[in-house]
Amino acid sequence: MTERIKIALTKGRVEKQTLPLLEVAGLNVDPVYDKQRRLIFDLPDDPYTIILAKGPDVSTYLSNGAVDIGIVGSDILAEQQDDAYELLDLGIGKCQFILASTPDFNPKSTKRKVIGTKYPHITQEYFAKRGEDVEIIKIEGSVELAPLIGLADAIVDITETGTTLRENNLKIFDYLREVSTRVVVNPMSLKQHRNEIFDLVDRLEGAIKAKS
Ligand SMILES: Nc1ncnc2c1ncn2[C@@H]1O[C@H](COP(=O)(O)OP(=O)(O)OP(=O)(O)O)[C@@H](O)[C@H]1O
Ligand SMILES: O=P(O)(O)OC[C@H]1O[C@H](OP(=O)(O)OP(=O)(O)O)[C@H](O)[C@@H]1O
Repeated sequence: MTERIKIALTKGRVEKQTLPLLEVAGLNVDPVYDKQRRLIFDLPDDPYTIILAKGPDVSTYLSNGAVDIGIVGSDILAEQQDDAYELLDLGIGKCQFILASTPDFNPKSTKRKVIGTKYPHITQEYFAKRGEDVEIIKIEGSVELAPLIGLADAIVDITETGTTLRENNLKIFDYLREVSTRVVVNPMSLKQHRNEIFDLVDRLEGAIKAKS
């Protein structure tokens, strides 16, 4: 029997947008749709096993060789400084990194700024490029709260529709970089399972074309 290829798929938003693409690629992902609280799914008609995990863990499983393929946001790959080999940009989960704050924030102020973010590395890199030393406070979610409740002068976060910023009266002061969902592979797996992995990539490329 062929060995199964393990695919770590980021659960939540990425999972919701990736499953339809996998279906168009011809994979039977019904078991994942019917998941309830299960986390591991052997696909019935193909040699792939889907594993649902949090984004930062997808990266960890991949770099430790626990899975062969990861489907994860480029925000997470950049934050973890992950050098996993990227095979494909799925063109979904699109959003942007921004610097935002209340309208009275002065980005040119020379006072040492306090920045709230889920992405300390990206934030550090951004300000370092501008020659600015800032204090970074790591926040786990609802990052928009930080400047509103006086925890930080500004935030570095991702935005898609802009609704969260707008509804909380926050303004964008700069755009850092674009984000989308990527298919990444463990280089060792690519050597061992080249055919199965490239077959999946070809099918996904076809699905992306069919959807556009
Ligand atoms: N507003 C957004 N629009 C589009 N893509 C997003 C947005 N927020 C996050 N993403 C992408 O989806 C990935 C997973 O985000 P998601 O919100 O599902 O998980 P999360 O941030 O860990 O939230 P939670 O803790 O609620 O599970 C992110 O790493 C990013 O690539
Ligand atoms: O521009 P929008 O379309 O409004 O999307 C932006 C929001 O989406 C993400 O949060 P998420 O929903 O992942 O929740 P979180 O705050 O718990 O991370 C991000 O951190 C913003 O808060």
